[in-house]
Amino acid sequence: MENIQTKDHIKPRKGRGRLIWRFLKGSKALFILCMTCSALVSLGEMIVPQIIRITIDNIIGGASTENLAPVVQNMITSLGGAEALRGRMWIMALAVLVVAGICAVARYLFRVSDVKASERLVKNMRDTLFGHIERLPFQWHMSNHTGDIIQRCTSDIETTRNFISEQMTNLIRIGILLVMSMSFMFSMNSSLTLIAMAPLPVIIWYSLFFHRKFRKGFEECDENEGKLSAMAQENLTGVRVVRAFGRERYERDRFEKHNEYYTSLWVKLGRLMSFFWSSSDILSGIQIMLVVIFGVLFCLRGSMTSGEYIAFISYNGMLVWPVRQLGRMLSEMSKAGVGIDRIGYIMDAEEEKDPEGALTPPMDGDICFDHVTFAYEGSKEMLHDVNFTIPAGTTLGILGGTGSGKSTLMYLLDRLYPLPADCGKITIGGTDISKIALEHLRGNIGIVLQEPYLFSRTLRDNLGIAVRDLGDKELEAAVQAACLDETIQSFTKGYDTFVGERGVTLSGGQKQRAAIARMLTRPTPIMIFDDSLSAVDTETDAKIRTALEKRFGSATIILISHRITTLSKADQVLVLDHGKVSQLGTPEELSGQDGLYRRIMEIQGYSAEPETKEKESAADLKEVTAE
Ligand SMILES: Nc1ncnc2c1ncn2[C@@H]1O[C@H](COP(=O)(O)OP(=O)(O)OP(=O)(O)O)[C@@H](O)[C@H]1O
Repeated sequence: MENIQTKDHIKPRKGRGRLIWRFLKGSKALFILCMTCSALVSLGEMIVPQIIRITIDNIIGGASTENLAPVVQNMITSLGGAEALRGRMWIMALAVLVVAGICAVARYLFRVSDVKASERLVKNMRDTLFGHIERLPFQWHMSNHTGDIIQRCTSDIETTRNFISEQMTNLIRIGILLVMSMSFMFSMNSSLTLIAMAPLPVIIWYSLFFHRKFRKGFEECDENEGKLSAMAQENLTGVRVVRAFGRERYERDRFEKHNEYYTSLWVKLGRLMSFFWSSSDILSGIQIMLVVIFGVLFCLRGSMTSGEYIAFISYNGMLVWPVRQLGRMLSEMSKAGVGIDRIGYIMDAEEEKDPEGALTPPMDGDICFDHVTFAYEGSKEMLHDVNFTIPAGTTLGILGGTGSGKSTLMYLLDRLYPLPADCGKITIGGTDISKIALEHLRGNIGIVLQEPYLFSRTLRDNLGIAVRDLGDKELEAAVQAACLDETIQSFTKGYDTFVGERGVTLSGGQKQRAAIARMLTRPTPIMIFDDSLSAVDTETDAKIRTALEKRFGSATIILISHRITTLSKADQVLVLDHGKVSQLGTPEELSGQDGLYRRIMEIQGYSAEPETKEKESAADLKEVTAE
């Protein structure tokens, strides 16, 4: 399996905004309310220093109110003038309280709408991503690590949520604080404002410089977190193999090594961030020191009042805070950017689509592989000019060594892998399968894969997965045909037996028969059994085949098997050798020809005589094909 975590995949991508906009569906109004409330809080915070300044300069100090904004002058006049207010100082205290009250309500609404909006956002992200992943081609799933995809669907979504719900609203807040505090500062003392602003470009440049480093660090951390998740997931899935080969220590060491490296990446990033924070503390400390010193000088020279000085210091704090936050915001932005890109990698993958004017023809016609040539992506040619026809309603057996391309043929028939345009064609009833609607195609091809997969649910749930509201009669008929009835009866909980993750509580043969029964609950005109009788004994194998013949006689059946007994009842047998058709004919014809089929017959102690047919030995075909 190829790992998706290459640098190319996490290159900053275009259209991040569009992706976020798409995820914001259903929560935009709430986010707007949230940002409005956040803006209100910032405005309230701006007003308080002005009330204090007016109280000190104009009410207590008796300075003229002429230089105040007309709206403020009118308010003071309507309250009886500055003189009268001096005797009723509680009014100024009440003004501060009212503003604080408005801020409190706005802050409450902000928090509530933020939580609602971000929860909706995350739900939407999860739903969209899961729906999209469900529609991605099989090929995509085969080339990406499950653990890593899960990580993208969990922690990357969380990072994106944090950014949108916290940093985006912060961005609005910071914008308002910056613009308003600078305007108030300019209105009070333009020279001191210029002094206060002088170090800001340095602080901003410094933040941007570190932002790039943080981005790289987060990329590396996320990349390695994905690898670690994939490793853990693979180990949990393959726990039986790990135990069987006594590889626990090796796997633990391998995990610890990776984990240590991953931890060291975070420590390195943490060190870099700590350096950035402490050094930017010094820079902002210098800025504050300049404002304090020059502010005092301006006050002593009489070009600034005490009230203005106090308000100025408050606004300067509001100015420095966002600039200092810039670093944090940028680092969060970097992190979110990486997360969004990693989610974008999934969202960019093209979903399986039907061709324009997709057809839904009858699927009970002849199946024809017409000069099919195929190579997996990045691999050498696997199938070479494969040519054969399966007449409708007949059974084709396929025999071939390991890796000769038997399953690949079936994947192509089910369009799990698309056949490129110039690589021949596969037709069903004369219709090219690339023109058939996918749902129609797959709905009419029942396939039991080589490695049966059962979900960690009850047997009943597993067997009924293909058909909604499956009736008991149909279920039992399928179970009987798959020779699973006795097994189910032997379970104390019968159909309600829980099969554990991937069906671990069942034996290999039981799992195979459960997978066959699951397929038979929805009889289809084409049925494929990809080596799916390998784990059942020859007697059960024969019983299942007889049941298939009886119940589904009109279906076209493809049986991939290494067993001559299984293949001997087929109408024709195709022998595949290193991706090429080496023999094709009835079992009788092939038994009379020199070739792989006869050699396997001999190895398995199988003679053409009916009475000796069941003398099959357990010899493996692999021995022959290894020759
Ligand atoms: N997704 C894939 N990407 C690249 N190569 C693949 C992929 N799947 C299978 N192959 C390769 O294609 C070849 C044919 O595989 P296939 O599964 O069709 O063989 P098979 O005849 O069914 O073998 P077996 O009897 O062991 O199941 C093998 O060499 C295999 O390594």
